[in-house]
Amino acid sequence: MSTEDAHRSGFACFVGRPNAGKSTLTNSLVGTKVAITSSKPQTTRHAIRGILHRPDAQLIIVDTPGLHRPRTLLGRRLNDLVYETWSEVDVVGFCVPADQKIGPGDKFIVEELKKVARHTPVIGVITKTDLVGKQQVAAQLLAMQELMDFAELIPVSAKDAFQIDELANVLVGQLPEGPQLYPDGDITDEPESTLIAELIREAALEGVRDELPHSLAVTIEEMIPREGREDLIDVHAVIHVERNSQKAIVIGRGGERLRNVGSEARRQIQALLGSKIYLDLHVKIAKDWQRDPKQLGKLGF
Ligand SMILES: Nc1nc2c(ncn2[C@@H]2O[C@H](COP(=O)(O)OP(=O)(O)OP(=O)(O)O)[C@@H](O)[C@H]2O)c(=O)[nH]1
Repeated sequence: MSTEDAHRSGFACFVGRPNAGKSTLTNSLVGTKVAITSSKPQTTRHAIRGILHRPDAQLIIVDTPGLHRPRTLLGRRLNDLVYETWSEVDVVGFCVPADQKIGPGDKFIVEELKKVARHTPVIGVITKTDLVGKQQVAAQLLAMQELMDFAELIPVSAKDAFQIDELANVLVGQLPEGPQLYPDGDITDEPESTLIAELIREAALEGVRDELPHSLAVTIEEMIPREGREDLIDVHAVIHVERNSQKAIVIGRGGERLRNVGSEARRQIQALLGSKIYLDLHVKIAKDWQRDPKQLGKLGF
């Protein structure tokens, strides 16, 4: 196999100030909406945002922890974890929106990126080009060029799908040769939500296991990052019981027990995800769910 034909695989991350369009760009590259990521890759400790599968390459886009809080960026030095992520990936995409002036937040990131660029290629990505005219895109390209020496500079629009394939090519071009690291198909949040449901079930059974032998199931209804807050994930879960008396046990007097279950489960889930979560817990009666095939299916059994 010649070098050009070789399969490439590796990791990328997008950095940039809040609202630069990083999540939207990731979704657009991956082609499906990735609400939350799941499995942690073997080779890094970072959460996967999405995986771009191509016949010739696999590009794994990972999260950059802590980068979304402006206070972290502007107020203090970047924490070690962020710097580590940037150093561990194969390519970094620095996103700057076309419709906004390059500001102190961007410059702060650039100073850190210059250090990273010594060993990892940094691509300058001008996002949201659909919001401005050609001239402003050109002006932004020039302004970016003055910031630092990017491996490549590329304007894109996730909204118009403008140059998204081109960006994929540019990113893939920076990956080392290597085999497919993950199976085909979209990464779903299945394994992770199963784990989370199990943590909630454990917490709900704590201390009352004998009173609620097997009558308790937990489903995760939704798990999505809070709008505009990449550091917070909303988890909506339902605890299913069979009878009213069981519901009363789970909820406890004045709802106290359920609150404790919630805070214990939340503590564990946060440790699992490495992210802050808001846990919304509801208790529902699914009458005799253990004997009802339709209910069983709905509850994932
Ligand atoms: N017009 C236009 N809007 C976009 C585009 N990409 C993203 N946006 C919008 O810009 C806003 C921010 O996009 P996100 O993808 O959430 O930005 P982000 O960089 O992930 O933001 P943080 O999570 O806060 O760091 C959203 O309202 C998007 O809809 C684009 O290509 N064109």
